[in-house]
Order: sequence, then structure tokens, then C-alpha cells
Amino acid sequence: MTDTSVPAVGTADRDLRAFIAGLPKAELHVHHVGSASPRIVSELAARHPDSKVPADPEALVDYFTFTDFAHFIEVYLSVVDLIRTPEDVRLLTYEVARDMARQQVRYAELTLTPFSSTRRGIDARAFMEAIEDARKSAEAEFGTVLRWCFDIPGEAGLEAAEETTRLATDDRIRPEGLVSFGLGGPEIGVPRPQFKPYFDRAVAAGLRSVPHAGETTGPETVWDALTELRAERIGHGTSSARDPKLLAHLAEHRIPLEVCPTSNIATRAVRTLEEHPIKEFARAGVLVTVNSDDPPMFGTDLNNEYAVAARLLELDEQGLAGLAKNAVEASFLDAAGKARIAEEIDAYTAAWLTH
Ligand SMILES: O=C(O)c1cccc(C(=O)CC[C@H]2O[C@@H](n3cnc4c(=O)[nH]cnc43)[C@H](O)[C@@H]2O)c1
Ligand SMILES: [Zn+2]
Repeated sequence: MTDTSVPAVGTADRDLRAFIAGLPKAELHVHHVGSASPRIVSELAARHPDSKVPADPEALVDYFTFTDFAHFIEVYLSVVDLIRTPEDVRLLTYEVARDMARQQVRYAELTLTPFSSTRRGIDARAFMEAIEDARKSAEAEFGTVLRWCFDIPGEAGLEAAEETTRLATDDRIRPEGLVSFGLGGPEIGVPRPQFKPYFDRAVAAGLRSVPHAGETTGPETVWDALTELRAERIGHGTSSARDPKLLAHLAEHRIPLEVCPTSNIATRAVRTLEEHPIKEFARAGVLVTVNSDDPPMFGTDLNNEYAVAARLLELDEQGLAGLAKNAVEASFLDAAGKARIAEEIDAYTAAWLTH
């Protein structure tokens, strides 16, 4: 794991971290398998000793240190290989929700890649039952509301696109919690426009479009996501900073960016946190949301991402509350659900500032 955490400095930093820890939050960009905690990964690795993933949580720190984005995907897929039964899927989903609840995450849109599971032999209906069972238990027991984004692993080609679209749009299979449709994996050599027909079908079926774009390629990929894939939010969008017209477009049309600072350092998409373009996004008036992407793999969690953002954007408690409300606004919750979490954020912040 690359050490990308914010160095602890003094009382003010500690106070802000305590504020963040209790702040009600929404998360919009976080991957299912990429959220497997070291405990879950080692439990699964011990169950499946033929895998190359280390069963010792300490060894995972080195295993989760990436040389570049391609290496990250290689390691990611080795963890995907550990998810072999519907019970593995249920356990992972439920435990991910538990970790979110501990960080006061009230609502999360979790990205799943069902193609990776069905192609490895997990029955599609059993997969959907497992995630839905975990979603309902998590909401009842932890109070964290989960919704799903199904993403196409772009590098796996149009076969993956077809299967993901089928699973997302067939009324007999698609799960109740599904709200959006995405596109993940490497961007280099995987042009976005080829996925237009699949996004058209998903949008026609009522799903919201949230592709990754501009994480490892230039701003033209973000434009493609907007014009060809009808993106309503952009996953990462890091390279948008290189195109002032694009930034103005994102700001004017209130198209949020799902910014994941530590992820960008860990995959070496951005060299250092100081060079991260989050400041440019905020300055241009873009609706910035902060997210954790694949938290244990990147040695982070959502609270740490808020601390990183506070440092880079020089936010105090009110600023952090505003950042949390950006995620609520950019979410696919209904108006009542948004109002409930926003009110909770305001009440928490007011109580903190008067204590
Ligand atoms: O499952 C397969 O067999 C398979 C075959 C070929 C290619 C792939 C993928 O490319 C899977 C990529 C996988 O990565 C997930 N992910 C997690 N974090 C990120 C990120 O920061 N940027 C892009 N993708 C990410 C994504 O959800 C895909 O599931 C799979
Ligand atoms: Zn991602």
C-alpha cells in the first residue's frame, strides 16, 4: 500500500479529523471488490489457497503497492478471483456496508462489476439475490442505505458490455437497488464511443450514466463520456483540469466530478497530492464530490479522503459540511432522502460548532 495518508499535525488537524469522523456522509464512487478489507481478503485467500493473493494481512501492504494503473488492475483482478460463490458475494457486500457505517456513511452508490462474477461461474440470479440480501440487512442493521451501479469492464470488450447491459436492463434479473450504469477499467486503448449503444439502452431503462473518464487519459475522454455516453457524473475526470472549456461546461451544467485523490496517487495517475487538480475544479465552480474508490487497496478510507480534501482546499468545518452536502446533491437519492441527510449534516455541524 502506498502511504498517502495525511501526516498528523497538531490539535487543529486532530479536531478536524474528529469532526470528519462524526460527519454524516454519502459516497458516490467506491468499488465493491476494491472495498474488501484486509480481514475479508485474507479470509477469502485462506479459503482459496490456489490464489496468488497473500492470506497474511501484513503481506497485503506490499501486495497493494502499485507500479502503475495496469499493475493495479492486475492485482484487482486477482482479488476478483477470490470471489467464487454467492455467499462470498453476500459476505463481502455486508462487510463493506459495516465499514461504511463505522464512518457515518448514510448512503452509498457502490459500483459492482457483475460480468466479472458471471464469467467466473457465479449464477446471475444468485449474484443479485446475494447483493440484495446484504443491502437489506445492512440498511436494517447499520442504517446505511446502499444503491448499485453496474459497470462495464471496458477492456473486456463488447461481450462484457452486452452482458452487463443485459443484467442491468432485464426486468427478471436486475436488482431493485440498481440506479446507475458505469464503465471502468483501463481507458488507454478502450475508446468510450464504442459503448454508446449500451449506455443508450441503460438510460432508456431508467438508469443514470456514470462512466469513469479522464482518469488515465486526456480531457477528450471526458467529452466523449458526456456526448456519447450521456454522463450525468464523471468518475474521476482528473484530466478535465487541462481543458478550461470543459471545466466551464461541467460547472455550467452542474455535472459533478467524483474525485478520489488518494486513488490517483496510488495508481500513479497523479504524481503527488500537491499536484492534484481538485483545487482547479473547485476554483472553476465544478461540483466536487470526494470519494475513496478502492479504499483498502489504496490504504485510505472516506474519512481520510475528506481530511485530504480539507488540506488541499483549505476547508474548515463549514467547508467540510459543504463538501458532504455536494455528495448528497450529486447522488441519485430522491428529494426527501437528500433533504434528510442534508439536514443531518447541518444539525451535526451546528452542534459541533457550539459545543
Ligand atoms: O473480470 C474480468 O475477467 C476482466 C477482464 C478484462 C478486464 C477487466 C477489467 O478491466 C476490470 C477492471 C475493474 O476495475 C474496477 N476498478 C476499480 N477501481 C477502478 C478505477 O479507479 N478505475 C477504473 N476501474 C476501476 C472496475 O470496476 C472494473 O471492475 C476484467
Ligand atoms: Zn473507480
